[in-house]
Amino acid sequence: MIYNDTIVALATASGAGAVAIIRLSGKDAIALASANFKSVTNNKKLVNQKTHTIHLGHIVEGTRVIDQVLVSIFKNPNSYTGEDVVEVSCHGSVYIQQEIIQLFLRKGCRMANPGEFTLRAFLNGKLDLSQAEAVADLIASDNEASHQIAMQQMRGGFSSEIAKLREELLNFASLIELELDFAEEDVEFADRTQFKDLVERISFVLKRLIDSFAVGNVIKNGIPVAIVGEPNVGKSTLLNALLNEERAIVSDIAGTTRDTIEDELVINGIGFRFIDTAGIRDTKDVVESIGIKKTFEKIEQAQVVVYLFDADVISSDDKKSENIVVEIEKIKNKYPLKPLLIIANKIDKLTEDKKQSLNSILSKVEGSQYLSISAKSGEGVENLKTQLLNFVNTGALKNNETIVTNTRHYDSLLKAFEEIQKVKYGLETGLSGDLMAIDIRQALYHFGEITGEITSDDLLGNIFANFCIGK
Ligand SMILES: Nc1nc2c(c(=O)[nH]1)N(C=O)[C@@H](CNc1ccc(C(=O)N[C@@H](CCC(=O)O)C(=O)O)cc1)CN2
Ligand SMILES: Nc1nc2c(ncn2[C@@H]2O[C@H](COP(=O)(O)OP(=O)(O)OP(=O)(O)O)[C@@H](O)[C@H]2O)c(=O)[nH]1
Ligand SMILES: [Mg+2]
Repeated sequence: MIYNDTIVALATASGAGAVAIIRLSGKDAIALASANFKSVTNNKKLVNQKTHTIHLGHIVEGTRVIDQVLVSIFKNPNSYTGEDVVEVSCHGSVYIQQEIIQLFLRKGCRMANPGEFTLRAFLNGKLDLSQAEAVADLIASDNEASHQIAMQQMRGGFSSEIAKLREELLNFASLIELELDFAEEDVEFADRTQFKDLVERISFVLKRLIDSFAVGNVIKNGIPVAIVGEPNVGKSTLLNALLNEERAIVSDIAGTTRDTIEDELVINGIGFRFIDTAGIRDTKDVVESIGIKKTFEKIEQAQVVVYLFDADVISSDDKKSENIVVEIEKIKNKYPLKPLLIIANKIDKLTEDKKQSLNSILSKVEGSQYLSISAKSGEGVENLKTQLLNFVNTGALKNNETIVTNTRHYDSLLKAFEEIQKVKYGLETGLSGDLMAIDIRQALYHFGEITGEITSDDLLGNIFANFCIGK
């Protein structure tokens, strides 16, 4: 054990609840709890109880009884942190929570820093770094997809994949370095064909992990979808229909939405972040033009752009119908790589012949997906949700593959990939063993950064500072 002190913190959410858990970890945890606990069933001290047992009794200070509680004991190394751990489940009043924490602070505990329990678990080898980071992701997960990714990472799927590659690579590094000791004799301990295969395999896995970040990142933060179009076409009405609440102000005055409005919605376990924007038009209004400028920024940031137009207006006016085709082409040219979904809104207003002319207009917009909806009645909105899901590449998610969501991991993977490419090139060009060994060691270093074999106090400080207190 690295630490001499015993830490204490509330492990449950702050505020009143039915029950609250106060957690102690460190070498005096059991002794401190024992000295302030009276069992209801016997006189046995907590220090004499077995690990992973629960005891009903009272937390006392001298003759004063603070609360009736359940106390759980975990003896090192068999606990979450790997240290002696005690959990006190008390009645969930904020006053009781505070009294018990204060008591243990007076008796010599120290208030835990954010993430310190998990930091200790990491330092005691209970979790590797990427698993510890997954604990934070798990707590933050609010939909099926982000939950699944965090669980997978916490179980160690990602770590073991990286650790396995690292070990194989380490093996070869040792062999190549051994050759250097026998430089005069011109021997090859490391079979170059086998090594080439390994490097290929590592490249392939790294590439897949790196690519997965695009999916992972949007899943973690919600996939941003910008709803854009001219004023009054029904963008805000659509946002409200999607969210099923009156989130944005709707009116028949063009230019109602001036600032962007964002809200999240989970569709089939995937989080989306919908962004309602100010309608695009030429305007002299200063505030409105700022809003329109922001609309274009939001399009840049969006993963999917939903372009809305008023089907009723378009199908009743030839000039306007030509115009809309031009507008859509403009957006397409400006953002050629953005997935674009074109939507004809207000179809509840269309007569049969207008529906006909709408179809002929839409057929002029090439290579785009389009849908017809009524944001007001809700017709076609479910279909729109299905289309949005199709835009997201959820293949990796369904196949239970490892998905990288953490920027730190992504950075290390990119650097490892770069080094592996150098090794690959070295093998192809017959680079000398000593130079190749340097590149391999660099790649190993970046692998080690992910799982935490290689860390610094700064890095650990940064990672765990973002945890909540008590975790
Ligand atoms: N009350 C409570 N609930 C909790 C936690 C906790 O610490 N306390 N957890 C966390 O915050 C999670 C569970 N994580 C845990 C992980 C390991 C051990 C543990 O005692 N491990 C030992 C013994 C395993 C065994 O039973 O054999 C070990 O690893 O050696 C406990 C909790 C979620 N729920
Ligand atoms: N009949 C019908 N009216 C709609 C539909 N969608 C929106 N409207 C009406 O169109 C008008 C404009 O709707 P908004 O949602 O405010 O339009 P917007 O695109 O957000 O407009 P700006 O914020 O000004 O850019 C309102 O009077 C809505 O009630 C629809 O599907 N059918
Ligand atoms: Mg609006």
